[in-house]
Amino acid sequence: MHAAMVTPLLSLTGIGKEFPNGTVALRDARLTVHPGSVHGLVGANGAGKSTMIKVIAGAHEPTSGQVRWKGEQVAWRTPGAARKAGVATIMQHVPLAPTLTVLENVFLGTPGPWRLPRARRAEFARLLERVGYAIDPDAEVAGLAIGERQMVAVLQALATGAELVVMDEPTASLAEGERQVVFDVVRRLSAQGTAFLYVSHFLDEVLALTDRVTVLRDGTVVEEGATGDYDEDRLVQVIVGRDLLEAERRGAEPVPEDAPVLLSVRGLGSPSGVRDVSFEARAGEVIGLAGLLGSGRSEILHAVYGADPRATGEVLVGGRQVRRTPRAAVAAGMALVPEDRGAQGLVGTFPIWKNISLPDLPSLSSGRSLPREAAEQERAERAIADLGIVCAGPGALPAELSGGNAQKVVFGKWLYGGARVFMLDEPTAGVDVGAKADILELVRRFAAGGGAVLVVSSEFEEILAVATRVLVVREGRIVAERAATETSEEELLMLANGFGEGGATHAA
Ligand SMILES: Nc1ncnc2c1ncn2[C@@H]1O[C@H](COP(=O)(O)OP(=O)(O)OP(=O)(O)O)[C@@H](O)[C@H]1O
Repeated sequence: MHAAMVTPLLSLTGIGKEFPNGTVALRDARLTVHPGSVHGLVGANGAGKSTMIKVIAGAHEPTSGQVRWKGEQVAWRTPGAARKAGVATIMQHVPLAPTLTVLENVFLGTPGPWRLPRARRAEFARLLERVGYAIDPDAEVAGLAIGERQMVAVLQALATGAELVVMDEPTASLAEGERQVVFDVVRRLSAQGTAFLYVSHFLDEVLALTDRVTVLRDGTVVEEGATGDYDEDRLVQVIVGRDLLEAERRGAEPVPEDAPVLLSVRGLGSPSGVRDVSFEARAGEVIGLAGLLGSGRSEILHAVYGADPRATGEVLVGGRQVRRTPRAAVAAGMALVPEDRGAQGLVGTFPIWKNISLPDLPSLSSGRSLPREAAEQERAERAIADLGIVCAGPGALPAELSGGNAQKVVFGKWLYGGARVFMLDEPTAGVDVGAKADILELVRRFAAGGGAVLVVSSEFEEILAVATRVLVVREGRIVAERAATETSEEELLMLANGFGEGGATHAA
């Protein structure tokens, strides 16, 4: 298709967006999406991706610039207006009605003949055929896996007649198999003429899936081009504005045998799916827990931390037994950064500096007096610099931060406390490539300073880049152990899938 000769489906020109607090999130930004194309939108945390999506979806009114839909200038003031025109936006946390069935959700808010049960079912079957996916129309949405919810959202978008589907990090919480489903559906529907705007920090996905890509940096488009002209290194460089150092990717050597044991876990078990887990972590070690989604990785962290009241077994820090409550764990020097940082993360009414010092007020206070604000401010400034948090300053509120930057604040909350054993669940989910390198470097520094770290990550590449030792988790058990320098992504994937060493040569 000669893109230049076809009227774009959507075009944004000269778009500016200034928030009431003075933050300029977009300046002179542009975007052109053609019918049936898959367009990637990438950029570092805080670059303006969500803001651009919200302008397209009618949720934010731009301060300047023009939005054209099929060549006509439009000014969507509400998400409803954008939806009616043919734009469906699928956000990370899919807002479906949990107590309704799949079928009811798909036709929620779609006027037309689908009110009649038979017509509805026929239309549903037709939609399933279009996407090439099977799901029970009568299943209650509350019981669905995240990947299935995504599919319901896609079906919903199609039912409303969407011509452009905007997907914000659709694969962020998905297992590998579910990711493939998303890819297949995007490919299939784009071949049928539906256009996609695909926002993701997973650059391999963007490279594999999109036809064109737009790179935002600091609110402006720094590049736009055919995806085929990019490889991962070049894309990283354009996004971050620098080359990532080779050192940011290397694996770490094992720690000496005689390094002191900081954490001992003995016979840990739980009805949540942890089965007879025992291991030790020495000072300086970064232990990666590699496993597929649902393998029990996060459950192990929670049980170690005392957050799982049903867990049995022993946990010792520095040779002393720790009572099985989070409070005792924190007092013993453990910190857990959970995966679900959105929910457990930040106090909305507190500025960044207050949020960061929250878990650690005792050490920042002199005796029992009030927290020393100067020390807290200083710590926040250090966190902002170390983690590259894009914000107006330590006084900014969580709501004024982009998603990835809010995550970095949560990370900073725990990092600057007095913890010796640091447990991280998916520490770089949702953060951009540059920040990812920064976070991994902080993990290494923490270990080099004599701490021990447990890291859960779905990205085995990331585990290999940061860990000294890898424990492979499957069905709640540790099924294999490897020095990080002596294994590979392929081997870990095989082990995690239940193929023993030297066993089958094909992965499931
Ligand atoms: N409601 C708001 N008020 C003030 N500033 C905001 C608001 N929403 C976003 N911002 C700021 O606008 C800028 C762009 O944020 P945006 O959420 O668009 O980034 P993003 O590229 O989506 O980042 P991420 O990858 O972290 O989700 C950031 O500096 C952010 O702090």
